[in-house]
Amino acid sequence: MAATSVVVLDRGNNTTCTINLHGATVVSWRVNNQEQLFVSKQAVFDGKKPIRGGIPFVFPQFGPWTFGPQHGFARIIRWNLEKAPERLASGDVEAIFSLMDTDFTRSMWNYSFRLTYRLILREKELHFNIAIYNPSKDLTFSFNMLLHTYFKVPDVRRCQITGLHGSTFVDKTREGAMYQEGRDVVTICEWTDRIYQNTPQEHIITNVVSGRKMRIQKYNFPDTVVWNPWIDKAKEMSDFGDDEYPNMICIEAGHVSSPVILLPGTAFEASQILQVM
Ligand SMILES: O=P(O)(O)OC[C@H]1O[C@@H](O)[C@H](O)[C@@H](O)[C@@H]1O
Repeated sequence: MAATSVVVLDRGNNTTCTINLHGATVVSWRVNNQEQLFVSKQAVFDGKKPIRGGIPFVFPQFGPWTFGPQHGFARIIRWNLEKAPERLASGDVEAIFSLMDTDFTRSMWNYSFRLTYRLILREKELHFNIAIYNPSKDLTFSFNMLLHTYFKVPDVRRCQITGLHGSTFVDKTREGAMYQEGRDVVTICEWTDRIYQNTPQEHIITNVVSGRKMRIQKYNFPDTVVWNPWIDKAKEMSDFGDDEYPNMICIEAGHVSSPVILLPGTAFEASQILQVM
């Protein structure tokens, strides 16, 4: 069996979305044949390493983890295809992926859970609906969750990100010091790794592919992580080309600065919409 395998949503007009079951990682989103997501030329598809690019699913931990790998296990295990791609009456195409606890996940995080991840491909939009359920009768668990979106851009130095003004952020490039964003729009011209907290539901990124804008809308994802490794950190990553950093920007909708606490028998839902403007 192949180390990884993919599922394709095809809306017609060269508008497609490809999901690798390894991590339910969205590895391509084409709108009228124009790729919107960055995947490194050095990305490894061995069914073990996280895929460097696209949209890895971060759960149940964001960042380094005492009990398992950085950014949790969801991005390094094979998800189930719960519902194969199906055309809806609107012409949009939907598929559903799921993940449940196994011996492997319980060896790091000893809880039962059920995650469902529904993707809907529209003409110029990609919708993500996430639900996690705690089936336990008595155990509460807590977790982080984040969509680690790598947008493809011609030159990251020309991108502007709206919706961050006034937000407090943790700067991971400065030992986690906290600051408040004073800029109306954020631009990137160096190694950047920030967790913006309690951000608004919408961000717009300018100058993505074809000089267009990308709108991000998020619900129940209070945080926005902004990351670009720049020159030196790019060189330290074996699965990322030394010269690729100008061509990507990670704007990540997450619930990471505080955990989600899920009581027995309850569910948590979050969603994101990406729209090419
Ligand atoms: O190399 P990884 O594990 O995919 O992580 C990439 C980056 O992901 C970002 O979300 C983190 O804020 C960064 O600190 C991290 O370097």
